[in-house]
Amino acid sequence: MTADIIDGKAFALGLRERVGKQAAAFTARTGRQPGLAVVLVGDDPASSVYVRSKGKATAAAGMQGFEHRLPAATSQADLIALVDTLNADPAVDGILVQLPLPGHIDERAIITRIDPDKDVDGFHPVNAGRLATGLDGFVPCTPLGCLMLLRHQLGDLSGKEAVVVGRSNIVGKPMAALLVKESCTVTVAHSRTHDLAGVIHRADIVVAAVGVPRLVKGEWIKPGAVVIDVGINRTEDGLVGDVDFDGAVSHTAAITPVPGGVGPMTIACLMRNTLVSACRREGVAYDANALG
Ligand SMILES: NC(=O)C1=CN([C@@H]2O[C@H](COP(=O)(O)OP(=O)(O)OC[C@H]3O[C@@H](n4cnc5c(N)ncnc54)[C@H](OP(=O)(O)O)[C@@H]3O)[C@@H](O)[C@H]2O)C=CC1
Ligand SMILES: Nc1nc(=O)c2c([nH]1)NC[C@@H]1CN(c3ccc(C(=O)N[C@@H](CCC(=O)O)C(=O)O)cc3)C=[N+]21
Repeated sequence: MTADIIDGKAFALGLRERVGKQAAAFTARTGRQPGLAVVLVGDDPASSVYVRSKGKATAAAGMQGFEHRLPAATSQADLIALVDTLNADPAVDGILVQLPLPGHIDERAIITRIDPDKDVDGFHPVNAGRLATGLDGFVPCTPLGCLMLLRHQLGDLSGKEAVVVGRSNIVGKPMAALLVKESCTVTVAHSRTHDLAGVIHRADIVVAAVGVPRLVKGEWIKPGAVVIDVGINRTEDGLVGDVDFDGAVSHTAAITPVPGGVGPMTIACLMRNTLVSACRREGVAYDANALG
């Protein structure tokens, strides 16, 4: 079997272009650009790289970026004060506080402080609740990007057996919620799962979001399955995913590479959510079909 290598980078570029067109229309209509504030506390090098690529994508899409880099020793009270300022700033449509935060800051206290209607990461419990109950809100960018790639590859997902490995609030759980919404039969596996190989072998769709390099082996995968690898692991042999790509590729119908798969989709979906936020806040219509 020769697998399709799903080109997330190309798909993401296309999405960013469509977002850019609608951002230009928004600017013509309202006299201001959609605005995204990104907050980085500390100087973790990986986080710095992401923040820089978010800044570039924001400018390229014709949106205004507000970057706030704070020292690692910033107090929780000061970070909350910044979030309050951004919540109140009419030029800011989206707020992203880069995670992880330094250990002395309670992430939940920060995430819950962000105005849910500016929470373009979709991490606020109000948005998690909206997703779980079928209301409009913001869907976390990484699972949203994974869903777009799956629909592009497979079309209708209804009735498919999907296994999500990982149950974090930012990837695994919202991914499972989205797949339930698509009428998949969904299993969520995690570190306490017995017989992960057996569980994965049932799946038509595997989404791996674990953070363990090459955990998912090729022979665990049902021939013809579609595999989405969310993992970003820095190892001695460079950036690798949570799936053993070389072992898996001959078992799958299609698979995302790392890098060049899900990562670029995360950034494109952040641009998408920021545009949608700006349109909702200004009561401007947008073409949702062009943003999926
Ligand atoms: N491409 C992108 O844009 C993004 C990539 N990532 C990457 O995705 C990966 C996951 O991220 P995130 O969800 O934040 O990670 P977390 O560490 O928050 O969650 C990892 C999940 O994997 C489970 N897990 C850990 N070890 C095993 C194991 N041996 N077998 C089965 N399940 C296991 C954990 O189980 P338990 O709950 O029991 O502890 C947990 O639910 C990371 O590599 C991260 O870098 C993350 C965000 C965006
Ligand atoms: N509030 C918040 N929101 C996030 O969305 C968020 C976060 N915090 N913290 C960290 C994770 C991780 N994340 C990635 C984004 C892009 C790539 C990406 O573009 N990756 C490239 C490779 C980049 C590289 O070489 O490192 C690729 O996979 O091709 C990866 C990972 C967003 N996250």
